[in-house]
Amino acid sequence: MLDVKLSQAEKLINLTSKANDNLTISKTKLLTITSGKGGVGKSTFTANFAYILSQKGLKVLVLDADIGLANMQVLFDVKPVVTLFDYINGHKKLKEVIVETKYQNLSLIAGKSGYQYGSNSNSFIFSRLVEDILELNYYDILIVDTGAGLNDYVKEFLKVSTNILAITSTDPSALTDVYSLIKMLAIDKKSLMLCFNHTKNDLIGETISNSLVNLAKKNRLKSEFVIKYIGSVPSSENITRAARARKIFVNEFRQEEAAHKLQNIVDSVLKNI
Ligand SMILES: Nc1ncnc2c1ncn2[C@@H]1O[C@H](COP(=O)(O)OP(=O)(O)OP(=O)(O)O)[C@@H](O)[C@H]1O
Repeated sequence: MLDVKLSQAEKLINLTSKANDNLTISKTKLLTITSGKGGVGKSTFTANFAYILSQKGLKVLVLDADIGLANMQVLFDVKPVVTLFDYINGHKKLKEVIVETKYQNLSLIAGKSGYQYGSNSNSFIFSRLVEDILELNYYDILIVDTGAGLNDYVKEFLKVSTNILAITSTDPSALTDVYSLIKMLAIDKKSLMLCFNHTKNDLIGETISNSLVNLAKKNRLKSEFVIKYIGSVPSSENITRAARARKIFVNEFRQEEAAHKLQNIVDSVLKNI
């Protein structure tokens, strides 16, 4: 019995350290984008973020791990017939579930809504998937869109990620959820990049970010843990309009303030990963 337990623990350590090792040996950088609360604009942010990176000539792969509401295919206007679960279930090879979008340098592994984590929760399927993508050593950046909340599969992605970006609105309930994320990450991560959506101006995001830093200090979270304020995106009707038309906002409305803010956010993130 003890032997079995030990071997399971060893398996976890090996898998985690293997994934972490790959972060240094693979040319592919892993960026995990998450949010505490749902509906704050994470998927829209991720789609625009990925598009901007791809326009810089970087090869970008987006993994839609928003199991509750996989909608990246809608934002990129692709109709994939395969999803990440065809790979996880062994029905398809990894390269067969990677679909090209209409945008150069931008590929997607589509998600699937309604997955039940329970049956596979001890088999580290998601960290293995990330590891396999890193081993391809083909993409410059892998962006994982985790879905909202802090359930087991979100935690699994966070566990293997050194570059984590949280996007939140400034609603009290969203900030409460983001603080829960900060508390969890402060235990064994070095930092969190923080972005705000639907803000009236940059100052609001920066002020709230400082308040979260102060709260973390007051609650004596690990002092080495760094919360990096990366930027804010204002509300824009054209963001919703573009998404409804299955188009990428920053491509359609290049001169809008929100598009400039998104560009600046990408530049800041690139300096931090
Ligand atoms: N800055 C913004 N200005 C205006 N509308 C926005 C902005 N960001 C996102 N939206 C709109 O808000 C809605 C929710 O966005 P989105 O689906 O990206 O959120 P989400 O956090 O990914 O949600 P979920 O967690 O439920 O998947 C969409 O209709 C989107 O077009």
